[in-house]
Amino acid sequence: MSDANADTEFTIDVYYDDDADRSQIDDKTVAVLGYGSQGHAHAQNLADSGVDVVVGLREDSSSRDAAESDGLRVATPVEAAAQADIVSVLVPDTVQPSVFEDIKGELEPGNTLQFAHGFNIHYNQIQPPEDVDVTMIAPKSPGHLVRRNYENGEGTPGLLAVYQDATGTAKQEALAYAHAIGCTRAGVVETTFREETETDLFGEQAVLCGGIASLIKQGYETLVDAGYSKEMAYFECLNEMKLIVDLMYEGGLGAMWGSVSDTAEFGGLTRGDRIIDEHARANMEAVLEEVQSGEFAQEWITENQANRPKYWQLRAQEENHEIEEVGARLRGLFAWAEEDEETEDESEDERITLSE
Ligand SMILES: NC(=O)C1=CN([C@@H]2O[C@H](COP(=O)(O)OP(=O)(O)OC[C@H]3O[C@@H](n4cnc5c(N)ncnc54)[C@H](OP(=O)(O)O)[C@@H]3O)[C@@H](O)[C@H]2O)C=CC1
Ligand SMILES: CC[C@](O)(C(C)=O)C(=O)O
Ligand SMILES: [Mg+2]
Ligand SMILES: [Mg+2]
Repeated sequence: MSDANADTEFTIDVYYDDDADRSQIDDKTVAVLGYGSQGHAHAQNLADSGVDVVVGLREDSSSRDAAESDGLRVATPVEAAAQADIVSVLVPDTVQPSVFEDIKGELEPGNTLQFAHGFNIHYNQIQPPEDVDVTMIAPKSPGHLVRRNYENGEGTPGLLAVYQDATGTAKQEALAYAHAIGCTRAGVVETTFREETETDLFGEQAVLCGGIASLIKQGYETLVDAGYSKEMAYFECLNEMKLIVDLMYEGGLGAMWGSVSDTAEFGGLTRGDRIIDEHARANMEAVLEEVQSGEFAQEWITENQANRPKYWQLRAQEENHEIEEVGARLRGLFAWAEEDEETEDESEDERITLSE
């Protein structure tokens, strides 16, 4: 274990491969409920690590063929839970409470309920029996990368939390699980169900998914409305985003500022905070408050009870945004991009003369 912030005022515990005791999981059976983004990655990584895995899916599940052709044993969620020491709940957050109601009769004292996100425990949608361990290993990544990294011999950073420790070995078993899915190769940070849930929801709403999608669309629309071509707007505001974020991923903001031109650096440093200004900050604080108070969780639960009317409407609106059509067309053309290099630039001279 390393203390990642030894010279700062707070500390976090980071666990690596050497901190995990695989005997905590090697003779156990893990039921992975769901075979979607996280489920397929956990199930295959656990199996490839030598752990006995059974995948729990509905009789008519569209994921059954995939799990079976990946060489995994498949049963219904109830049958899988009945065989398991550890039940890893990797169906969508919104269906976890009803799946839990189905399988809870199969949990024996000393078994483990394992999650990859704390939503249903934190917001009290699942009330586990007191005699089971309740833990979380949450890879901080989409599931498909959890699998790809494992296959490449690399790891995916993850979070570990213990909500209930009935056996006294909940944390050690969770670390062994993290080892078997490859997370301790990269590092596992200890947190709580509350902190994971609230930071994860805030991050995906305000920054990672919601914030960035709105930033891209507003930038695109600003350029197109000002008369620039849709293709230029797409390249500038969406396509190049990945290249810039890759630099931040590799070396923080400094690597990005160090790689872009001084002109971009000065323009960005003087203009960025005008875009994401104190109003955006106030909106972020309001979004965080909705997460902390449970208002967002209640809205999402109610939305699901009503069969997601707002969700489907917003999803259709997003799919029909012009940037999606432009992007699909341009991505299809990338392979032919070299042909365009010979094209003469016949555009008018539109340079702007600056006053002294
Ligand atoms: N997506 C991600 O990368 C991340 C997800 N998480 C967390 O991981 C958990 C799983 O999320 P995610 O992987 O996105 O889930 P998915 O939406 O990818 O899960 C789909 C799987 O769940 C099955 N499923 C759906 N409904 C039911 C049901 N009623 N009964 C049984 N099986 C069902 C589906 O099978 P079927 O064919 O039967 O519908 C399918 O196999 C969540 O807690 C999420 O917050 C955490 C970190 C990142
Ligand atoms: C960023 C979205 C995420 O939280 C994730 C992949 O970590 C999710 O819920 O899918
Ligand atoms: Mg997340
Ligand atoms: Mg999330």
